[in-house]
Amino acid sequence: MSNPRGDYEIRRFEPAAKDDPAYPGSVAWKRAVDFGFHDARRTDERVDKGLEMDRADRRVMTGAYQAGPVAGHSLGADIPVATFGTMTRTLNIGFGRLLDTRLVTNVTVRTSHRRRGLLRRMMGGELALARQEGLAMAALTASEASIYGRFGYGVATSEQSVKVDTTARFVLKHIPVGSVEVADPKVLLELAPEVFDRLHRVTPGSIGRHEFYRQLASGSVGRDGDEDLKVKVALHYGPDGGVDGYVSYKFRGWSSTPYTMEVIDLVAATRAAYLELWQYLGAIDLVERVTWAEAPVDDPLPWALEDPRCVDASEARDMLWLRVLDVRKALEARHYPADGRLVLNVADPLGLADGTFALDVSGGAAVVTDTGGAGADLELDVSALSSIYLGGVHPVTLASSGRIEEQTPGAAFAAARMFAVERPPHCLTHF
Ligand SMILES: CC(=O)SCCNC(=O)CCNC(=O)[C@H](O)C(C)(C)COP(=O)(O)OP(=O)(O)OC[C@H]1O[C@@H](n2cnc3c(N)ncnc32)[C@H](O)[C@@H]1OP(=O)(O)O
Repeated sequence: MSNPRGDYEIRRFEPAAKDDPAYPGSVAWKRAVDFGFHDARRTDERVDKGLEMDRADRRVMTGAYQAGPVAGHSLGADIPVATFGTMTRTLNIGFGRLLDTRLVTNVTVRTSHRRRGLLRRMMGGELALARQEGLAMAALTASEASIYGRFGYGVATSEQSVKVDTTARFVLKHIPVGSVEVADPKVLLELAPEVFDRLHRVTPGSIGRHEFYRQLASGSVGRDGDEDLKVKVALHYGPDGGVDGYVSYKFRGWSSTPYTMEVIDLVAATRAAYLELWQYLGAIDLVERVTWAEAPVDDPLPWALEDPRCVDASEARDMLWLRVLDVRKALEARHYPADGRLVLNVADPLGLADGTFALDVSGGAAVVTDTGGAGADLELDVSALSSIYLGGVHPVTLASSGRIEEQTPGAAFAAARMFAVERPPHCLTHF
């Protein structure tokens, strides 16, 4: 085992441009991320394209480097043994409000250096820094559900995979108000960010997207990093003639049984656009099934079908994990559909957000004060608070599970009414 003393230096830097002397350091970091996720070694060209996107995203790279002796013939001290990426984007917290949020991504620790506290060290440092910078919220999407609760993250939205039977059974009751037309996939390089922005502003739980998505939706960069020539695109035009939705999809091939079309990205800024894009998908000839891996759990589609059983939903899973960094700021940022007073006693294993907070809501606006420990209606840890914050997880469910302790009878239901949002939260941005 190398570096048994666990001597590491943590460095934080921005992705360098090709002509920058720091470029090899950024390349080493990218390759370490690929190694951590068991991906194939990328060509220089693909690394360069990836770094270009990272710069567009204003991603910040953190790496842990061996400071002590490095085992002979092993990867050198210039290659990070652990990686941790961050970006800042907005999170829709309901009723059209957007909250700046620190996104955590690209977390890897080399197998030969795991379980020595590197993740804990990088996470602790980054969350403290984000709070110092004035951010009230952090977020991530997790590879495993067992890792991040200990750092104060809680599941706030879920997603599911759907297989939709698009044979003659597929009859959608909706009368179209707009139209759908096929386009050159590359138009999404320009259109996708605008259409997504419209969805983002009306969808609680939505996270602002990074550069990868317009590249993915347009087929410019496939999941394997190369251009995907199979990608096809249809646009939805609203009653005013403007594009308010799109679907990017590809055929699974003549060996798929039944013949299947796979949705790569479906972004609809209006309810009509969503149903009409499904009408389009359901009408594709020679195809009997459409699959989508990022469907909402609370999906309008089955409710709009003559036969709701056309939708076979499976694998519901956690999607967006939130982590409140500053309770007062996060709670005051929200709009509340019900007035009331709730005193929350919040525990935080990292000591960033603990305390007893009185949430007083009047006319939908909140004032949060520190009660100095007295009068809690609900006792919960910051992970449970982060889960209920968006209104997507029911506080009564968390109370039933023991994650929330109700000191005042009925307080969990009062919290459910106060934290509710105008439509079920859904996040279409993996990062
Ligand atoms: C946001 C994202 O990027 S999600 C992607 C996360 N990355 C991956 O899944 C890639 C493969 N896995 C890895 O690279 C590593 O195993 C990591 C990053 C998950 C963990 O890194 P490590 O440096 O080994 O973690 P570290 O030693 O700091 O452990 C911190 C705590 O988390 C726990 N932990 C670490 N990994 C796991 C796990 N996979 N499942 C459950 N608990 C875990 C440790 O037991 C420890 O617990 P404790 O401090 O409460 O006793």
